[in-house]
Amino acid sequence: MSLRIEAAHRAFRARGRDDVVALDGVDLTVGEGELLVVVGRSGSGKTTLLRVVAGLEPLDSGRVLLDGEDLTATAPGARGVALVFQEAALFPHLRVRDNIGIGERARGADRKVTEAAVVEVAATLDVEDLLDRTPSELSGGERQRVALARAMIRSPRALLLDEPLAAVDAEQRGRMRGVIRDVQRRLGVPMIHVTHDQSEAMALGDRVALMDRGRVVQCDTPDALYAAPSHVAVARGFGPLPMNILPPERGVCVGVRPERVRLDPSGSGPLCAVMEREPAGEDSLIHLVCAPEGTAVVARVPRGSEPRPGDQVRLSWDPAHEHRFNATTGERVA
Ligand SMILES: Nc1ncnc2c1ncn2[C@@H]1O[C@H](COP(=O)(O)OP(=O)(O)OP(=O)(O)O)[C@@H](O)[C@H]1O
Repeated sequence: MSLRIEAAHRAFRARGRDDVVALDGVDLTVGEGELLVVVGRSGSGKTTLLRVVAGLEPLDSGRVLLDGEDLTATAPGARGVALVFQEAALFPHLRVRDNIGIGERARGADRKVTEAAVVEVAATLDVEDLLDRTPSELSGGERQRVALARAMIRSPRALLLDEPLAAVDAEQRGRMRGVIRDVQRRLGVPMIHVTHDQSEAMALGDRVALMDRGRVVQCDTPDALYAAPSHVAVARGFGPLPMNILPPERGVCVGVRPERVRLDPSGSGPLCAVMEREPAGEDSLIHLVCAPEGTAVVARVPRGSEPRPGDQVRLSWDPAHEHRFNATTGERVA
C-alpha cells in the first residue's frame, strides 16, 4: 500500500491581501511501511499537507492516491487515514479505554470485541495500566500513546502525525520515538510525521522531505540531506544546527557547517569578531560576526579551546567540507 500526493495545490484566499499558497505543486510518494518525516519553517505548508491527505482540507488541484485509489473526492471518514495531532485531542470526560474504543463503538462494533481490541492495542502502546484513568490524570507522553492507540485500533491505511511529541518532555521523547517505530513496524502502512525537532527527523525518518513556501525542496534519506543539501533552504533548515552561509563571491555562496569551522587568531580567512559563547555540553557554540558584511556565523568548538567575546579571529575550513550554492537560485552547484 503506498500513498501518493500528486501536483497538490492549495491556496487560501484572503480579502484585501494576496492569496497564501500553502501547497504549490507538491509531489510525494510514501511507500508501504515507510515513515516520511516532513520538516520546514513555520508556515511552509506541513500541516496543510497532512490535512489534505486526511481530507480535512480540499485541494484546488492535484490528487491524493492510496494504493492506486483516488481519494481526492472521498470524505475524511471514508479514507481510512488516521491523523494524530500535537495536542492529543482526547475526550476529557471519558476514561482511556473509552477514548481508545470510541471510534469502534461509533462504527457499531460489538462491546466485547471492542474491549478485547482496546486491551490488545493498549498493551502494544504500554498504556494497559492506564485504561481506567481520565486524560487529566495522564502525562503528555501518556496522552500521546493513548492518541496513537486510538489511531491504531482503526487499522488505518495511512497514519499521519502532526508534531506528536512537541508537548512531551525530552526524557519521554526518546522513549516515544521507540513507540512510533514500533507502531510503524506493526501497522506497515505509509506514515507521514511532521516535526520541528531536527534530531527526531534524523532519528525517525526513512526519508525526510524539507518544505519551503509550499514546495518540497528535497526529499531523500536523512544522511543524503545532511551530506549534500540540494538547496540553501535545506542547508539552513535541516541538521542539528543551520549551516553557515557566507556572502556571495562571483555568484556563489559557500556553506560550512558549524562543526567544520575552525577559528584561528591568524590566517587568511574572513575576519570575525566573537560575540558570545553558548554552552553545548562537551562543546561550545561561538557566535561570530564577520567583517565587512556583518554576516552571522556559528562555530562549534571543543570546550576549553574557545576564544573570548570581543576577540578577533579568522575563519578557516577544509575545502572538502564546503558546500557551494548559486547565490541567485539557491541551488547546489558542483
Ligand atoms: N485556514 C487557513 N486560512 C488562511 N490561511 C491559512 C489557513 N491554514 C493555513 N494557512 C496559511 O497557509 C500557510 C501554510 O500553513 P501550514 O499550517 O500548513 O504551515 P506549517 O508548515 O504547518 O506551519 P507550522 O510549522 O507553524 O505549523 C501559512 O502561511 C498559513 O498562514
